[in-house]
Amino acid sequence: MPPQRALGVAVVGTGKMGADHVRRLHDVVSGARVTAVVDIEAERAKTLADAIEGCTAYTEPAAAMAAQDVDAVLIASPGPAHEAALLEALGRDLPVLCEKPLTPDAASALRVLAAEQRLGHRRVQVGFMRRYDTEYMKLKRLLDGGELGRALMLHHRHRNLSMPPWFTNEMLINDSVVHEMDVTRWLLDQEITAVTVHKPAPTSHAPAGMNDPQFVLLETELGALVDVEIFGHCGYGYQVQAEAVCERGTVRIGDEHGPRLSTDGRWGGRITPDYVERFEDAYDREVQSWVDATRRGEIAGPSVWDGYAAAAVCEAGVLSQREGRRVEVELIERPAFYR
Ligand SMILES: NC(=O)C1=CN([C@@H]2O[C@H](COP(=O)(O)OP(=O)(O)OC[C@H]3O[C@@H](n4cnc5c(N)ncnc54)[C@H](O)[C@@H]3O)[C@@H](O)[C@H]2O)C=CC1
Ligand SMILES: O=C1[C@@H](O)[C@H](O)[C@@H](O)[C@H](O)[C@H]1O
Repeated sequence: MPPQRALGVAVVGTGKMGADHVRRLHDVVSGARVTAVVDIEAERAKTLADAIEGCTAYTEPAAAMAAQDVDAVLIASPGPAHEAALLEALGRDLPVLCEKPLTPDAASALRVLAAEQRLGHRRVQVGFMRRYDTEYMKLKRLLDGGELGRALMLHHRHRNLSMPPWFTNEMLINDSVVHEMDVTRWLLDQEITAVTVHKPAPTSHAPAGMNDPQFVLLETELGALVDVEIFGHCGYGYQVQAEAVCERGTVRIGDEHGPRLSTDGRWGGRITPDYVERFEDAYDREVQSWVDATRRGEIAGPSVWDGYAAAAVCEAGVLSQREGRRVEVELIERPAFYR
């Protein structure tokens, strides 16, 4: 692709996240244009394509990726559909930004890892957008700076107003806690070695059969202990918080809720309803950074190795959730390709 040309992006999957990324690529991000949208629901893709000049609607990811005006692919279909789209894009040597999770289990993530290594150069960035959130970036800088000493523990809280009706117990780990699996590895620069999932008595707002909330305990290779509260139906808003407990101090993020208002005998602020609003800046930064790196012929951000490592931790988490015991994480040795 000539460097002066805008990057032609095919967005695969045009549901909640895909449609938001189409808007972002069209209205917010510079250096890119949406040349193709793909959805198995033909009407959904057509409606989006009709609103963008030079954009074509497809129902098959392969057909979009074969188009002359497609230089790169943003995958925002559901997790189980990612592997096929990733392998298709890698087969065509196209750069990819793939929404999390890379894939829902370790075996499929390993197949993607093998395909990228066969290609001989990295092509995939995984959409772990919290790495692009201002507060998480500040926390990372503080931990890396060393003035607080070693991080001993992390406490994560991950609360959703409610979950879509098709959400399952496994998805609470694979689709939600996968973010904490990734930020924990990134913040501490360590692999996670074991997972234990505890299931307190569920809220009456959870659908029958769903254990909600859950409490996930992670152990890391250098002995840090990390807890994650995942609450899918907290009923009052979307809240993501983290606290690092270090040898010489603690750092807490996620308490900022914008302006604090005092009126009518009370004070307080607003809580965002969902991730689209809470992490808007992070998604913008993530997608801009992917477009910029791709136009320079480079790759940045979370790699397929990060996606695989998170998938392996999730797999251990789902087993622990089912069997009610501590499960050790099985990871292959990190290939030199990803160091
Ligand atoms: N980074 C983040 O904070 C978030 C990431 N996500 C991720 O984004 C992805 C999409 O999630 P949502 O937009 O919430 O789902 P959604 O269900 O709203 O949209 C998925 C879309 O993909 C389409 N689709 C299904 N199979 C397909 C295939 N094989 N090829 C093309 N299109 C296909 C569906 O028809 C639907 O329009 C998932 O990987 C999810 O985990 C979702 C929410 C937040
Ligand atoms: O990725 C996301 C969703 O898929 C998931 O359902 C939510 O729990 C997360 O907070 C959000 O960031």
